[in-house]
This record gives sequence, C-alpha cells and structure tokens, in this order.
Amino acid sequence: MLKRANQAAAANPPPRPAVNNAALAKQPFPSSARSSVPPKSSPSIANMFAKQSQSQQSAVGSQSRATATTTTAAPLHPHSVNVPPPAPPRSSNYKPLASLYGNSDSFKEEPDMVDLTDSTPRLPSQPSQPTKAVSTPYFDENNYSDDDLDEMEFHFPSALPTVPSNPPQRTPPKVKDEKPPASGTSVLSWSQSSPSHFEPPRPQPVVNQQASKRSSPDDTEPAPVTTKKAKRQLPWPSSVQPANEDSQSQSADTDVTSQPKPKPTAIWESSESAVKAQKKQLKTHLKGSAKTTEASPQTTTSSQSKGPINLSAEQQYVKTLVVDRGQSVFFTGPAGTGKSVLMRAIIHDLKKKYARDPERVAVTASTGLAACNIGGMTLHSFAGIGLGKEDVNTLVKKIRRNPKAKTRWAKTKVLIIDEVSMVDGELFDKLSQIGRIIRNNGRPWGGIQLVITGDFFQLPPVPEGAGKERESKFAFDAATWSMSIDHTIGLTEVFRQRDPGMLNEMRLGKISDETVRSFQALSRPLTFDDGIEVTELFPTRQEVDSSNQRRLKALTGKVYRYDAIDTGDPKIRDRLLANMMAPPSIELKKGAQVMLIKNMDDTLVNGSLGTVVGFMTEATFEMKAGIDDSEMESDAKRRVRAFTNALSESSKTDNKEYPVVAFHNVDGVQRQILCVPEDWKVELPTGEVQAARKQLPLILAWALSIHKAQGQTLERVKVDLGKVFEKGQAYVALSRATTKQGLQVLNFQKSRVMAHPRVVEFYNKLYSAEAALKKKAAGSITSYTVKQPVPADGSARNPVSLLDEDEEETMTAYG
Ligand SMILES: Nc1ncnc2c1ncn2[C@@H]1O[C@H](COP(=O)(O)OP(=O)(O)OP(=O)(O)O)[C@@H](O)[C@H]1O
Repeated sequence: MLKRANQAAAANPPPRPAVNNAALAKQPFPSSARSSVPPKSSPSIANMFAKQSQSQQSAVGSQSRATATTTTAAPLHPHSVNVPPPAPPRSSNYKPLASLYGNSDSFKEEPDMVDLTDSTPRLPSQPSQPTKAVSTPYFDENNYSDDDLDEMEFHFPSALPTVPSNPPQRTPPKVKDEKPPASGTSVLSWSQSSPSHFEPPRPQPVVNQQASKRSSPDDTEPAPVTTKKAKRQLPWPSSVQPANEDSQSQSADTDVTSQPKPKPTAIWESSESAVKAQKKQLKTHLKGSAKTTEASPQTTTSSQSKGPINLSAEQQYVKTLVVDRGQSVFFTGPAGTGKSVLMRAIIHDLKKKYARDPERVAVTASTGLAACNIGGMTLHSFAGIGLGKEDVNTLVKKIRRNPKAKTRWAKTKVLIIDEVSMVDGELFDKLSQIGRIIRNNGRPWGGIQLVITGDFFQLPPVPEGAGKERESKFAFDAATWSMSIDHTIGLTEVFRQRDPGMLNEMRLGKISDETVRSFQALSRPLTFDDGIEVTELFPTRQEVDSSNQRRLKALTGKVYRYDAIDTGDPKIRDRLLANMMAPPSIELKKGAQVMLIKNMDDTLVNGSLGTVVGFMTEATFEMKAGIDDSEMESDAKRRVRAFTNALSESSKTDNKEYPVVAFHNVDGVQRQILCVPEDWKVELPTGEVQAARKQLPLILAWALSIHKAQGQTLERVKVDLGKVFEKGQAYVALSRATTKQGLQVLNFQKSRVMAHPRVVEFYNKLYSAEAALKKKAAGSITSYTVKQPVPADGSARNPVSLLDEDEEETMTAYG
C-alpha cells in the first residue's frame, strides 16, 4: 500500500508555490506585509483590470460581491492602503478632489493602487473587521511587566519569518466595546470629548493667533477657569485690555468657589452617573461664564473669538480609525486641510485613552522644529539611534545599551510621526526593522500602531552626504512603507485659503499661463497701517539673517544684546548647539518683530509673532499692571505702588532688563509677556546632557526661512522665489498665506515651481476617498473590491479591484 502511495505521489507531485526571491529580498520580513506598493513599472489599473477580469472572471464571479470576510482570506499581500471616509458635509470650503487640482491633467491616468484594506466601507459607528493577513505576533508589549522591560534580553530572531502558505489572520484591533464610535457624519465639537472640556476658556487677554498653530496637543482645548495664570503672562492694562479685568477674574473666582469643588476621582473609579452629573454641572457653569463673556467681549481669548474647531467628517473619520479602532493610518492632503488640527485632536484623544500609562503614546516628528510644535521629540531621539547612519544590527545594540530608549521601544503602543515628508525612506525601513527586533515581534515596527501625517508635496528629506550626493528617498519609497500602514486617507477640504485653485496647480508643478499671470500680478508691495509687518520667507538662512539685520538697523533706539550661556563639554558643545533654534546672540530694539521659539502655554506657542514694545526687569513688569491703569482709583494705585517697591527691594537678584513682547491678534488685541531666558538641552540617548543653552526664546522674524515657516499659517507673507532651489519650497512658501490680499510674490517663474515627479507618481496611485464615497453612496463598493490573489511567483504585490469604466472615472488622486 505504501509503495502504491509513493508511486502515486511521484506521478502527481503536489504543486510548489514559486517564490520570487528578488521580490522577497526586498521585504525584510515578507510574511508580515500589511499591504504593498506596486512596483514602479506596474501597469495602469485599467490594464490590470482587463487582465484581471479575463483571467479571473470565472474564479471571481460571485467573489466580486465579496464581503470583508472573503477578502481577509486573501493571502500575504492583502491590500492597498486607502479607505473611504464617510461623506463629508458640503461646506462652503469643500471641494471635490478633482476640483482641488483645477485644470491639471496629472491625475487623469488611472491609479493602479486602490483601497482594499477594507472591502466593506463602514461608518465610524460600525465595528471594524479584521482585514489584514499578517504573521502571528510573537509577543506583545503587554506580555512584559515594567520590571521585565529592564531585564529584557536582546536576541536577533534566529530566522526570519517564512512565508506561510495560509498566513494567520492579523489579530483584530481591539474595538472599544462599551460604545460604538461616533458617527462620522455627525460633527462633534472637541469640547464634547471630555466632561472637563465643557468648562469655558480661562478669561485672559487675547494672544497672537496669526501663527499659533501646531502648539501643544491641547491648545485648542478651552482651559479650565481654575487654572492659575502662568508666570510672566500678566498683561498690564492698555487700550486693548479689558477695563474690568479685575471684575472678570473676580467673577471667575466666584464661579469656582461658589461651586462645591469636585473631589478628584480617577477615571476608572467614576461611575456613568457620576460622569453625567459632572457634565451637567459643567454645562451650568459654562452657561454662567458665557454670560460673563458677553458682558465683557474684550476679555475673550482667541479661541473663544474663533469658537471651537469642529472636526470635519473626514477628519472625524480619521480620528475614529486611529483612536477607536487602533489602526495604523497615514493621512495626507494639500496645505491647509487641517492635518495639524487633526493630529492635535488625535494626540489629545490618545493621551486620554492611555491616561493611565502615558508612555504608550510616543509623539515624534521628522525635525526638531516640527517636534517642538506638537510637544514631542524627533523620531531620531525617540529611537535612540543618534544620527542613525549605522546598520540595523549596530543600531539595535546601541538601543540595547540605552535603558531609556529600550523602554520607549518596548512600551510604545502608538507612534505619532508628524511632517513625514522630511523622514528619509531608509530611516523608515531601519526603524521598522529595529522595532521588530527590539520588541521581538514579527509585525512591522514590532506591532506599534503608526499615526503618520504630512504632505509629500512639501519639503523633502534633507539629502545625505557632504556633497549631498544621495538623492533624498521619501518615506513612501521605503520597502516597508505600505506594509506598515493600514489606511491612507486624503483630506480634501482646504480651510486655510478660500480659493486654493492656484496653489493646487503649483503643488503639482503644472501651472497654466493664466495662473502664472495671476501670481506675477502679486508682485505689488503690501502696506498696512496697523503696525503688523509682512513676514518675508526665504529659502536660505543667510538671506533670512541679512534681511532681519537690515530691518533692525533701520529702527532707532537703544540696542539690547543678549548672549546665550552655553554649557557642556567645550570639545563638542559648539557643534551640538550649532543647529539650535535659539541663537548664540540676539540683538533687539524697541519695535523689532520677533517670533517665539518655545511653547509658553496653551496659546503662546512656538511660532507666535510679536513686536518688542519695551524692556523691563522682572519685578517692574510684574507690577506694571496696577500702576499704568489710568482707570484705577488713586488710593488703589498708591497701594499697588507701595507693594511694587517692596517687591522690587526683595527681588533685586536680577535687575537685567528683558524684552516685553506684544503678541498680536489679527483683530488688534494684544497679549504682552516679558521674555526671560529659557533652557535648551542636547541630550545623549542615555539622557545625559551633553550641551545646554540658556537664551531668550525669541528670534527676529521680519524674515523666516521657508523651513521654519512650514506648518505655519501667516496672514501677511512676502516670498521671493528668486533663490528657491528645492522641490516643494515654492509651494510651502506661498501656501502659508491665507489670502491673495496678504501675499506678495517676487520673481515668480514657472520653472521655479517644481513638484517632485516621484511624489506626483505616489499620489497618482492613491485611490481617493471621494471616489470611494461615491461608490458607497451608490451602495456598490462591496461589489467591486476584490483582493487580487497572490500570483505564484509572489511578484505582484498590489491588490486590484474590478471596476467598470464609470467606476474608474470616479477614481481621482489627491496631490
Ligand atoms: N475642521 C476645521 N474647521 C475649521 N478650521 C479648520 C479645521 N481644520 C483646520 N482648520 C484651520 O485651517 C487652517 C490650516 O490648518 P492646519 O494648519 O491644521 O492645516 P495643515 O494641513 O496642517 O497645513 P500645512 O500642511 O500647511 O501645515 C488653520 O487655520 C486651522 O485652524
């Protein structure tokens, strides 16, 4: 019998899957691929559809109406990366994707990558289904106790995971089971996210709103009235200050004290009824405060005057995917589509979700400046890899020697990466692999959930090498990019500009003659009579410095010079401090335009613009409010003066004069602070401080580099494109302005406006959310998305959908 069986087996050998070694070699850990990017030479989707429909017609047949359950059975190369959000409300600013790109035809070719991450599009309120085929995780960070983390021994995996013939399903993301996520179609105010947010913003004078974006994650949250005013924020009354600030704060105090102070209770100890009662109490409190605000409109803060930002439906959907469903998401979109606003909302909600263990959420960005803007660290610092030039194994050893970095890698559940356009593709791959090794987990990045944002049409990674010989590799060029991300979402609604048409042409580097003429017409000088000057943007630091110095010289008055105090090993200190935002020395005069380079509180943030209005010692500044108030009773003035003198006597330790800066709001109100020196540190991955600088948190800001301006919203901008040298620079510079009226453009030439061809190609491949929405509205999306079976040679990594011609037309790309 055995002999017969052997003969039969020899006659009919079982089929062996053919493996394309070249393709596998490109994937460090092929079995865990979440999704795949098609090879650059991949055929257009139309061709693929044709082939697909021929070859698979019979096989697919009924599968073309496959559900998620069917698609999850697709092996190994499961999907592309896009999922349709729910239909956004058609607000006045809403533009369909196609309209965002004006007359450009760059996206007319059919994308060859479509979203199959989730063949059953769902509203955020619907529960998620597992859709990915990935390797089984070996360990989860939850397997470790904190003690274990320190003890964790490092072992390189003895063998890379092999390609399973029937790969196990990815563990479904944990979905909050107590309540379904909020519907993506209902726009929720941020303040609804937590009972404490029903509290009104604290009554304080207005801050400069012009450039106050990307502050701390909570900067749009109304601060509770009980919050104590931060030191050095005390504004003295001026024409723009409330005459009744005292009574305002008094009433706030009264409000607070008249209510029984709620006993602080841990979140997990609060019953549902207790939370409801708290909400009710806060609502009542809010009503009372609103009355007070109406009575004294000048006391409103900028966030009050603007009102809370309601996330749009598409923003809300992304937040739900990230926070409630634990999905790895890359969200992108043109400048001004609210990526930063959304990221801040996500960080806020994630911090709330992991309030018991804040180390689970790591907030990072590609550059120090971007990291500072979201209250995080650079990706390099998070990883503990220094410059990260070494190979993966060396870097892993380096991290192993660094207890802090090792713990970060082990404990992080969600990794935020902002401004990903400047993350190098090679670094992305290295980190993905480091995560797998350090966490001993076969999934990309060791199973860490990624939340990535940025716009690849903006500034690219800095080229490497002394001669910048290596062309920058984008993060999307990374071999592990697609497998690391579950969903790519394109935000479409531009909030910053009312008419982004011209900018969108620029963004793509395809600009019509009419648009050229329109930009050239913006070369006229801008003049304003309210004292707020146009900010000039330049590509190089040298141009920025000379422009600022020229403007400073033009001011009359005494020069105040502030030299930094640097500490650390003199051998390496200068090199380490060379790229620091805080300058080694800064000269200021009354009237100088400056930018804050450190977050001071929720509203005065890195990037806020202001004017130096005077110089004072700390003691004088603290008491100036009372003395200068012309409304104040003379008796009260006398008392304040006596107190001031007493205070000055007791605090004569530092009689140095520092700049008083008025930070402007667009509606003319100001907030004035005394800027005293702050500390900056350069730390080793071990936490040891290598160098430190003490300096004023200010730089001159008549002119800014385009790099520093990325991420900012500016009301008045002047851009000279004469020396623009990098792709994306012109787009970043011009897209900072909110209106054409506030934008002056010099030396505009078509040739200066460049989009990187690889970026255009990448965005071409993305399947727009809008297209998916149309399909969803037609109720047919589940009937056309089918995962492509992995060919025997494993070569075609991109999933394909079966679309008819109409459906293909609905596919656009966001650029
Ligand atoms: N849902 C929203 N409702 C109203 N305004 C919004 C909303 N989202 C963002 N904004 C506003 O749009 C402007 C641009 O937002 P934001 O800076 O987040 O865009 P961005 O996509 O990060 O831009 P960039 O790519 O240029 O950095 C800001 O003034 C912001 O307050």
